[in-house]
Amino acid sequence: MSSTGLPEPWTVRFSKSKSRQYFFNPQTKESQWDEPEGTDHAALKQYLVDHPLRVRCLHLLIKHKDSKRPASHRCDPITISKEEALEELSVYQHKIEQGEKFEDLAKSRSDCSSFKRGGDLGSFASGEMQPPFEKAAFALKVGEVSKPVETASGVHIIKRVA
Ligand SMILES: O=C(CCc1ccccc1)N[C@H](Cc1nc2ccccc2[nH]1)C(=O)O
Repeated sequence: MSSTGLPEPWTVRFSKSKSRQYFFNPQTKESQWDEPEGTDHAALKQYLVDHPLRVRCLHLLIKHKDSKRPASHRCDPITISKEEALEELSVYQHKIEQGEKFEDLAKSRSDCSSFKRGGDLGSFASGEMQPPFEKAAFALKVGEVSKPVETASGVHIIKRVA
């Protein structure tokens, strides 16, 4: 039995088209919706808590002049340096630590189009977001807020909500 609770060599994956998990056997290339015979259900449940297939996050993005798209609903073009963006992000980090609502801060300051929904990106699986963002998001527990994360888009604070 592997740490997944599944009989070797079965793995658990996420089907984006069906928006649900499925099980895949890399040896036989079989895939199925139901848990394979002999699955340790409690171990699989715990594994999925520690290794979520999808997460739902809010984020607050501050772009800078070297961002891949240095434009925003807030101001065009964006001229601040990465250092200035990180400086400003630390102000928001402090506000969040002081209990200000993440959604309100994202609505008022984020340079991502998700600002309209309080920074809500919805749910996403591995492979859908830029690697540094994905790495940070999947390392968060539900309710946790990240330290500053740098991507080609700019600098982010991420809050995992599911
Ligand atoms: O790519 C988008 C849209 C992201 C989004 C996903 C799902 C729902 C709503 C928005 N916006 C970019 C800024 C940006 N870069 C990102 C990189 C990782 C995660 C979120 C990001 N947002 C931009 O506006 O330049």
